[in-house]
Amino acid sequence: MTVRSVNPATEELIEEFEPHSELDVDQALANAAERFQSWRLTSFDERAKLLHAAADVLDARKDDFARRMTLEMGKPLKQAVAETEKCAWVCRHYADNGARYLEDERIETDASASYVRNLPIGPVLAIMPWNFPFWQVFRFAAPALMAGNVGLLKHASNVWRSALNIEDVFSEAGFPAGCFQTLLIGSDKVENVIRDRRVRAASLTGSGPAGSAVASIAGDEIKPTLLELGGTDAFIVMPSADLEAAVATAVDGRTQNNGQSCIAAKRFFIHAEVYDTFRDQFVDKMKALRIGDPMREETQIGPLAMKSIRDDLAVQVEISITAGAKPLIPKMELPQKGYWFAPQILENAPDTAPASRDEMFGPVASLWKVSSLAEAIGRANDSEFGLGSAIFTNEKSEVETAIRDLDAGSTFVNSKVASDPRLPFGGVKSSGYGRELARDGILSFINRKTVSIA
Ligand SMILES: O=CCCC(=O)O
Repeated sequence: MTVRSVNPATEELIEEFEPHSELDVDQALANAAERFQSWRLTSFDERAKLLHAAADVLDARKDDFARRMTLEMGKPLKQAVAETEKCAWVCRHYADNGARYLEDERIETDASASYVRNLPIGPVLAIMPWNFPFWQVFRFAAPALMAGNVGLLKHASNVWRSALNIEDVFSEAGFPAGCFQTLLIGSDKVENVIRDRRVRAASLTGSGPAGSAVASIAGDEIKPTLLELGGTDAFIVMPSADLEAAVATAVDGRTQNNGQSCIAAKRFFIHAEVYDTFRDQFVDKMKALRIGDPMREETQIGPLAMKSIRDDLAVQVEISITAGAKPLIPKMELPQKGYWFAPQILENAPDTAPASRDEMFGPVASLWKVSSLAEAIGRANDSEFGLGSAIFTNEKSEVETAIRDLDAGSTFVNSKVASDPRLPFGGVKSSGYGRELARDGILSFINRKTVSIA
C-alpha cells in the first residue's frame, strides 16, 4: 500500500512512497550480509575517514536535510538544523575515538597473553522513531559502522524521505554499497527481518509496546537488543536553586522538539518555598512561546507530528483535568488545518491521572508542590519509567542524594537532560535497557572475544 507523507503544519500531501517488496528486502539483507564480510576487515583508519566524510556531507547539506525533517514532522527549522549538526558531531566523535574505545583489553593470567578483542557481529537492524528523524539514526549508525558492523534502517513511515536522505549521506560519503541501507517497510514486516538469520541484532528507539514486541521476537531468536523507550522525566527545584535559570530550563526542557522528546522534562516537583514564584514565571514563559509555521526563524513551537499524536495528547489532558488537575493556561485559538497543540501546565494532577502516570508527548507540563527533597524523589521514582532526571539546587548534599536516589538512567544537575556523543545514554525500568553513545554505545553490538595464548 502506498505510504503518504503529510505536512503536519498544513495537512497537505508532501510525497507518496511505494514500500519495498519482500524481494527488495531479501536483496537488501543479502547485500548487508555480503558487505559485512569485507567491511569487518577494513581498518579503523578507513572507517574513520568515511565517517569524517559523512560528517562533511551532513554539514554541506544541512539546510536541505533540515527543511525535509521540518516538512515531514513539524519541528522548528532551527532545531532541525541543530539536529543535523549534532549528527555530524556524533560521526566525528566515533571517527576520532572509536579505535580507542575498541582497543584490546589486556588481562594478566597464567597464559603468555590474554586479552579481550572487540569484534563486530554483523548486520544490525535499527528501528527508529520520527521525533528526531536524523539524530536517532546517526547515534546508532556512527558507532555501528565504526565497529565494523553494517546497518539496516526501518524508519517511522512519516519520515521516509529523511530515511532515504540518511542512506544518501553514507553513499555520498563513499561508504561501500550495503554498509547502510534503508528498508521502506511497515511495522508488520519487522518480525521477519529480525528472525532472518542474516540479521544479528536489533536496536529500537520507540514506544514500550514496540520495545516488548521487538525484544520478544529477538529473544526467541537469541539475538541481542538495545531498547530506548519512553520517559516521564522528573525535574526537581529546591530553594537554593537559581530560579531564573530553573524556569528558563524548564520551559526549554518541556517544549524542545514541540514537546516530543523522550527526555523532555515532564513532571515538575517544586519545593514549597519557591513554588509560587516558579509557577507564576513558568506560566508566563510558557504562555509567551511563539507558536506557528515551523519554517519561520522566530517559531518556538510547531505542530505535533501526526493527528494521532495530537488527539491522544488532547485525551490525556482532558482526562487529567476531569480527574482534578488544574490547567494554568487558558485555551487559545489555533489554526483549523494542522496538528496544533498549545503549551499547557497542569497543576496537582491526582496520582492516577495520565499527567502523573503516562508519557505525554507534546508541550504539556505537570506541576506539583513538595515539602522536601525526599518527597520529590519519592514521587519522581513513583513511575514505571526511568530515563532521565534533573535537579536544580546549590546544596551539595542535595546533589549527592539526588544522584544516589533518583531511579533513572541519568541525573543532570542545574541543566536539562540532554544527549551528548561523549556520554552514555539510556534508561532503567520501562524506559529500556542498554546504553547508546560514548564507549558504551560502540560496545553494544560487539563480540567481546576472549583470547588466551598459552
Ligand atoms: O527522544 C529521545 C532522544 C532525545 C535526544 O537524544 O535528544
